[in-house]
Amino acid sequence: MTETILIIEDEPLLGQELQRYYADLGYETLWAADCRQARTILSDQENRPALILSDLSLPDGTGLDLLEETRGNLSDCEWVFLTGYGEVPDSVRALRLGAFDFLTKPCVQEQLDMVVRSALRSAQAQRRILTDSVNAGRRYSPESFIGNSKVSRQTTNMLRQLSQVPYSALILTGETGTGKGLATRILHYNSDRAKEPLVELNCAALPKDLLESELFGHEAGAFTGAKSRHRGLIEQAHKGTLFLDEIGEMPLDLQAKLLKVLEDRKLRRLGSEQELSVDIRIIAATHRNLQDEVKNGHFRSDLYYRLSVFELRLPSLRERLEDLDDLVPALIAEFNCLAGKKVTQVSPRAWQRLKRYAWPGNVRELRNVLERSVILSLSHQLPEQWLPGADAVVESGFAETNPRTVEQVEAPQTAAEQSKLDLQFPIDGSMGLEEMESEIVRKMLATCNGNVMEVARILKTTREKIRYRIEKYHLR
Ligand SMILES: Nc1ncnc2c1ncn2[C@@H]1O[C@H](COP(=O)(O)OP(=O)(O)OP(=O)(O)O)[C@@H](O)[C@H]1O
Repeated sequence: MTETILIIEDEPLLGQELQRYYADLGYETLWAADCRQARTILSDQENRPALILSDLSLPDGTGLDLLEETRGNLSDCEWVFLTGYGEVPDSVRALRLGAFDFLTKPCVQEQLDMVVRSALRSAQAQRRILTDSVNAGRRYSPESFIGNSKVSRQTTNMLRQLSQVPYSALILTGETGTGKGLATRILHYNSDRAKEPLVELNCAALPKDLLESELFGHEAGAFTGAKSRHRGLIEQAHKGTLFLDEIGEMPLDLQAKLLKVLEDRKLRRLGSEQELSVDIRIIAATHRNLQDEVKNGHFRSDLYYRLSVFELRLPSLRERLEDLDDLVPALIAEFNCLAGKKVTQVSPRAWQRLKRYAWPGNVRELRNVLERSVILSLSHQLPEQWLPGADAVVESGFAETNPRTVEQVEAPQTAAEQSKLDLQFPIDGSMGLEEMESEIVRKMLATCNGNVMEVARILKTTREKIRYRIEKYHLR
């Protein structure tokens, strides 16, 4: 999609030159010579600019007043000020009002181009978040947490109640696949913040430095590679909700920085002197017991108490196997629709297998099993061969996972290491991808006598990635 840039500039030569320049680069461009014309253009809902490149002093007002007046309606648009009269108080006010950047004329074309590109990227990201919000808002009512067991009804009631109250933070606990992400969406899209962004970050997915700049944002030049300004996820979640998945994996020093943001409601991007006000609700999820993590020093107690205004535990599927009565038909209907299938019958034997399995991967695992079964179905009957095997079923309904099938993972042979690593993983849902990865790195380190360089070479990755995994999985 071609992005639109609005240029607000009272100097006709410069205005037209900028318009021509960005039109040649492939953007839609609009030009307003004063605030009045700019207001007319901005009131057109059909042709909303993604970027406004504005002079500060205009014949009938200032660009800053225009920004203040319109910013409520233009949350997916970035402002860059380009002024010959730039003074510190103006730039401070511009940034406080949420402008993306403030450049003083004359400014080098490459610098302007770089700022324009990053501002457009930022506007696109915000637009995506807002579009997702509108679509998702229709889907996530408290009832989308399916299940009629006592414990599920309690959970749905709790989600309904929490959606009505203005809390600042909440912790969701529960095993993988129990619906912590789903609960977050329900909480956000049924709250008074529903029209604002829901921004998600998995704290286990990024190495520390990247996590810090993703969360807090950075200024151009804040570190090697920081070419231009970047709004962090905390800033992007302003007025909305920030979902921090796997919060237990966040390094301790970032925990301290996050706590400061929560307490002061102020944020400083990396490399910036400027503090920005932020208003966010945090929903933090973890599969760990955070109280234990606090006791053993892996999680800051002050952050734990700040976040645990409410704590909601999502039950495992094996605690509520009767929910299969509702979950299975709902999921089969969903996959019928997606795959154009017509599965309408589940045989008593298939039900028995579904109900006697322990579901270590919870609803996510159930979804995967049913998706596979529906896609591969050849009749109205749910096929049985892809349902959990009898040997992974225990009478009590609790896991005692005998590997159903095993997959052989071989490390490549090298001159340094002639012996094959004999790694076998159960693929019955009892072992997650992360555990497998941790096991591979642990065994490789043992085989290579702790030589990280050698491990990285054999696994065709970088030393940093191996070091990151050593930290992440506590493999020292
Ligand atoms: N009660 C439920 N009703 C309907 N769908 C559910 C329910 N619980 C979970 N799901 C679905 O199962 C899948 C996994 O859930 P989700 O990603 O929310 O789990 P999670 O607890 O956040 O997992 P992880 O800790 O691994 O991130 C999603 O597609 C979610 O919509």
